[in-house]
Amino acid sequence: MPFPFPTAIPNDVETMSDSTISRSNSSDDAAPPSGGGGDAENVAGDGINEATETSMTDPNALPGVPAPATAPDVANKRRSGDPSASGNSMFKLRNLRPRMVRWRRQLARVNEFEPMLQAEDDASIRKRSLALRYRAMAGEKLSALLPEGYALCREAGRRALSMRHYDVQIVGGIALFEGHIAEMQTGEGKTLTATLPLYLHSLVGKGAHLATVNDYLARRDAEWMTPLFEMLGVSVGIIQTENDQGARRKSYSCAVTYGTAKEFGFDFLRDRLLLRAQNRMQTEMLGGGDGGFSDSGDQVVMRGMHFCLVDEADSILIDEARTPLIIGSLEDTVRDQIVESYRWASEHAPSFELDEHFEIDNETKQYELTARGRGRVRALPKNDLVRTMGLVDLYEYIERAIKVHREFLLNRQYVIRPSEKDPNVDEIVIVDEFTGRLAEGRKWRDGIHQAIESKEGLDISVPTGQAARITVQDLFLRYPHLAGMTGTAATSASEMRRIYRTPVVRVPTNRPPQRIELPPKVFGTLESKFQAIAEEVRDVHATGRPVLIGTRSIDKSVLLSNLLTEMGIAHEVLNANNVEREAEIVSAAGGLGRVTVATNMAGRGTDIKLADEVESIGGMHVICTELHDAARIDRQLIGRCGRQGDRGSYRQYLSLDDDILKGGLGVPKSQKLKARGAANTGSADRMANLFTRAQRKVERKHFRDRMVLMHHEKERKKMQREIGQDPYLDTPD
Ligand SMILES: Nc1ncnc2c1ncn2[C@@H]1O[C@H](COP(=O)(O)OP(=O)(O)OP(=O)(O)O)[C@@H](O)[C@H]1O
Repeated sequence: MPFPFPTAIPNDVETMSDSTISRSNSSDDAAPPSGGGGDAENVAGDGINEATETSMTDPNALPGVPAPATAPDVANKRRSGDPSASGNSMFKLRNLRPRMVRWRRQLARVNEFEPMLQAEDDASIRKRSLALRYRAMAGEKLSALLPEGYALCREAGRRALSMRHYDVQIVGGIALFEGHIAEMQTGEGKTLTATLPLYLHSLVGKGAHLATVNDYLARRDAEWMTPLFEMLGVSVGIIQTENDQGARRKSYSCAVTYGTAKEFGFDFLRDRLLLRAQNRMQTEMLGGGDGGFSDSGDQVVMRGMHFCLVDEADSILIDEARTPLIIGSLEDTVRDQIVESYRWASEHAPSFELDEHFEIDNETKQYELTARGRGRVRALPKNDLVRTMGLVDLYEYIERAIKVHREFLLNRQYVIRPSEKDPNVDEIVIVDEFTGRLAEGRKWRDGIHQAIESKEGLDISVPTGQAARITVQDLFLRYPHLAGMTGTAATSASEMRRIYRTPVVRVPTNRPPQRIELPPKVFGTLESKFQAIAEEVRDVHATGRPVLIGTRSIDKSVLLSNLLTEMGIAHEVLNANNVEREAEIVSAAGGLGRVTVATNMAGRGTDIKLADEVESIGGMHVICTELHDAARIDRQLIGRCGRQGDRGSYRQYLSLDDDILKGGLGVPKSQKLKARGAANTGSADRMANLFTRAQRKVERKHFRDRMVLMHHEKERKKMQREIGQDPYLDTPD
């Protein structure tokens, strides 16, 4: 079994077989498929499409000189569920899905429009688009308008951007229109595909939103696609964090609006707070004057939530869904007392000893003071402000401070950066451990964030109470039409379906991928692993092929960078500390002889274009230095090579002291393995499966945590509705 992916993907993922849809870019040979679906191939519940990755089994294969990519053998195909390998037409018929047949027919109809549209001038394309809008506004069903709408969008793309939607992109667009999460390999053109459902849904005049992960991507994608929309007479708005209410309102009034999930959430909450305030005012002023608002600033910015297409759906709908979006209320009067208590606790926490003063519950990870520990708290010197705090509270302050000192590390879970609001003030920014990105504007809950600020000697942002809050799940479930795109949804397919009622469908690549998987290597210790990685970088670098190395944390990216410097290998480091240059570094990473060390953030967003001469020498080589808590993050990194049918290779490196073993197998077992690793300097490659098992366990645990959070939120909302409260505004602290 090729490492590190499981051969089985959840039944929830549907795979469109590659041969179903024409892969050609040229309109001439993009012949409409012969309707009817007699040879439609659509396999549900099959293995991961291994045909997309060629696995090399020779462990000594030279990374610098990959074997030429060969067509996958029949056994491989059969294992991957590719029915073309079976040669049995009954097999094909049994697995035929009506949905796929329908999509093929719709694609054929889209294709039928093409010659006609190509012969028309720009003005008639726009006129057709306006006519479609009238029909949609008059109540005609969007599904009936889809063939012409998508054909218009494709034609606009061809004229305005010199990019004609591939057939696979049209089918992806149909899946999105029908509320699916479309899994498209990285580099397959999600940005262009998104224009299809955005355009169609915008026709009804209620707005179509595209939610992405950061301001940069929202702006980049919107600006990139604007010429296409303009050609169709569709306005495009962009929401950026720094926008004031007026600018936001204007952007939301556009037919299509690009922004981040975070801003959509905050705007929803701010609008709701405003509406409530206005309601109150009106009630108070009943019978006394006009009872309304005259200040132009006091208007909601959104005009409802109709359709949202979520880009990088796995990241937004799953990873970010762990922390709710919160707007704070008024300043607390006991602020000084709280600030002092945080400072006092972080000053004294390091003097508390494990087992003697506190214990850690292995199951719940809770820190609890022992009787001696509590005695110590009582005996510690306290100033007047701290003394007025209740003793039970002080125990909690100390427990929290100890936890933070032991578990939260600078440049790992968080970084310190000048605040966006006031560059003279430093602030803590969480590094999302899943994505490696900075989770701007997010805060840890339960005082953890403040305890970290205190530990680092920063200003303490005392929790101000919650004025409004919404979970990511609730936010997106408010849209009557929801769809998503991602490079890696297969592993979270059942979760997506269960929470968001969005089935996942895998869209085939436009050109067959030629990515080579090199066998994984396992080492005893981090040091020996990093040494071997540096040597592999040196060997591949010598061939001129670009190398991208993904690390799990900032400190490890620095460690590796130091090693490479010692070896005299010029390289770039990309981590949350130099996010401003992210796009620049990533886009240059495909150049001849380039070496780039990156935390997993490099797995998304920016296109790595291979220099022309690189393709002929084997494409880019990706080195994964550790398994992440979620397999899809590993896949994202791997997806940086072999894009759009380019050549490329990757290898996974592991060591017996990797964090994934601790998380997946528990502390005692992982410590045993660590000790074994330290004693053994040779290869431990045969233990590779252990790591995949550990990763699956960690994934299951995270899944359970999210389900528990959702359950509690649901219960809370139900209860609040019963007593007439607003679950988004009447939030408990
Ligand atoms: N139909 C098309 N015709 C020509 N070029 C295309 C087409 N579709 C996509 N591309 C090109 O493919 C590249 C990748 O596109 P895009 O950045 O949207 O991919 P992606 O799927 O979002 O990748 P990632 O997951 O890495 O963000 C771009 O350079 C784009 O110009």
